[in-house]
Amino acid sequence: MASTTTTTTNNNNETPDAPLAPEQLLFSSTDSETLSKNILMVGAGGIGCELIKTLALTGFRNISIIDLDTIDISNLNRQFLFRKKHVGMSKSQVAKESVEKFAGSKQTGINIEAYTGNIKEERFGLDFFKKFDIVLNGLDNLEARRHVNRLCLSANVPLVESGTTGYKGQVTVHLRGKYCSCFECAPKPVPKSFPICTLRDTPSTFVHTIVFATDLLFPRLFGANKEDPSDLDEEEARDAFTRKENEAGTAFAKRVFAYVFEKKIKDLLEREDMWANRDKKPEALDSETLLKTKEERTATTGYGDAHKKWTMEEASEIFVRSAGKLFEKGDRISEFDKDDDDAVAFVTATAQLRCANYGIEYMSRFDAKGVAGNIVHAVATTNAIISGLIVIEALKILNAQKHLDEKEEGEGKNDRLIKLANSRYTFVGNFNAGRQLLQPLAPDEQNPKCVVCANARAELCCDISKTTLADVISKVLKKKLNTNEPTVLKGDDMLHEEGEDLDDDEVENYAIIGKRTLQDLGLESGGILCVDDNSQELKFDLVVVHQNLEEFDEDAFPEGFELRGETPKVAEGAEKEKDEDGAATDGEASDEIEIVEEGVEITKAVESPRLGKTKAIASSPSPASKKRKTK
Ligand SMILES: Nc1ncnc2c1ncn2[C@@H]1O[C@H](COP(=O)(O)OP(=O)(O)OP(=O)(O)O)[C@@H](O)[C@H]1O
Ligand SMILES: [Zn+2]
Repeated sequence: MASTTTTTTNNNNETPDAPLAPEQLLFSSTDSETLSKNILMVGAGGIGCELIKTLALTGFRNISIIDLDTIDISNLNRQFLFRKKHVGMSKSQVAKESVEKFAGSKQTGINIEAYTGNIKEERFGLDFFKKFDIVLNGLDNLEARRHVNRLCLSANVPLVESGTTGYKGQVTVHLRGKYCSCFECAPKPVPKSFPICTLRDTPSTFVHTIVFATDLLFPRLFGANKEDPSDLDEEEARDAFTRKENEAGTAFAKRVFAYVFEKKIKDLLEREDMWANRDKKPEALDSETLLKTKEERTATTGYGDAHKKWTMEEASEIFVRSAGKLFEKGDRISEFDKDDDDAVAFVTATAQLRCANYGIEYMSRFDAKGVAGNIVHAVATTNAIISGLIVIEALKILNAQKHLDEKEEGEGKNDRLIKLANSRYTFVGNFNAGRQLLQPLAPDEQNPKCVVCANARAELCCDISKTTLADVISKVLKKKLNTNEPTVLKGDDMLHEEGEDLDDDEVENYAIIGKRTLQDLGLESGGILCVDDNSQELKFDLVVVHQNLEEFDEDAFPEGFELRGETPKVAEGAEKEKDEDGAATDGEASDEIEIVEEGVEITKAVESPRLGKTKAIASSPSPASKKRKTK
């Protein structure tokens, strides 16, 4: 195995050209041509701040930086370009101004273009990407990474991708061609899945009680879609979870308390069969006593020392008080936010009270926040190392590009570029081979079955008599294949389009078509849907293969379909050998926690590498999957 990033030769693949020598690949400060190349940076967070600084100090002069976010107080410990006075301001704009101060725009002629916006916006489409010589990602979510990958492939611009998780991280290079995988050539790990019945009725770990709080109870009481049917709405529960007219928030919270921690547990205890084969039964809390205690207490304001565990009385009082505050926030809340103290207090209290019900050891508010927010604490040094490696890979590509430009155009050019540049996928801090800090590996080759870069077909195996077009669009095209605004055709028939240009009639018409099953739409097993996403310049065929819903193995395919096109799907068993200790997979593993239908076992637990932004999806089973027998 190679020992350093810059001095290794490529042993794994046949070499069309010998790599350039290190001195040709790395920068020389006099090389004005390389340093004047156009660089696009996506993300001005932990990695982005380090990266723009390193680029500027290396001497790069034309940098564009995009970030959608504003500066939060929690960013200041590591995003060193930001100060307290910048809280609430645009990350990309402040990053630009801070760098200009020390890189001195007048002396060096540095030109930083800052954009505040989502990289998925139309203004950052193909023409925008084509303006750049290289794109460098410092993102924190899979969706944006996939989108950038697709635009880089379409624009034929090299992409340097990165991610960190605590002390671990990785930098990879992507370019269309045989000798280099795109970001989506390798499937990404599956989200963590929990069965609804475990969360609702039989939790056995602290994580179960937290996910119950963040993904079931929180959205039911405070979420943007709280009126929608919820997995908590069994029989009399709907009343318990519905606020009466003119009912005070805290009074409603007390009713919820009495239902969730006492009444519901008593009901469950009556189901003898449920507990016959279990070690222990749950215990109902005495809500009257616990809530009365609150009234005798003097009014409290904060939530106390985050590291100290609450007593049961404290947890009960905080459950009611934090819920009251969240009700006051009303529509300003859409989902659980780990940076909202009231939300974290509510979730911690709920988890603790559930732990008391089920005899599970509970944790402090600090620890509960870590679990609920899926937080792996960021390490500034790792971000700095990763940013340095990104710049090294970028320099290698840009310098090799120059040598190549003189030689040839056309097919095979990208393969030669990757070889000449001696590009590396570098893994930091995984220590699984000889305890080296850096593990540089030859890039993976293109996956010939990749739907995104190898023009392969995706295959959807599903029950065509039960799967609607809307299911295909939301669960397959958007969720699994990450399309943005897909257009779907069957032969010459347009089945679906979206975007702002559509008029109301068209939207209504497509909604009606969406409700029809694939069979109703005239599709047979082996039939093809053509999918086109202009916003990503992505086009592929989706071959539909029929299988009766009952024949699907529920454990393996809880959603009732199988997507066989190799690449962009979120597949199981995705970790590659070099990622065997869990984190630092290609980019970032999914942060999402997914709740699956009752009776489905946990499919796989993939620890999320990083960095906050946990977005938990409480997916209601589709009408079709609801019909299936559960265990
Ligand atoms: N679609 C997107 N378009 C533009 N910028 C994005 C997009 N998605 C994420 N980002 C930005 O990428 C950056 C990632 O940085 P980082 O992982 O350090 O996250 P953070 O939000 O700053 O910190 P944390 O999540 O740890 O609180 C963030 O600043 C985020 O706003
Ligand atoms: Zn690919």
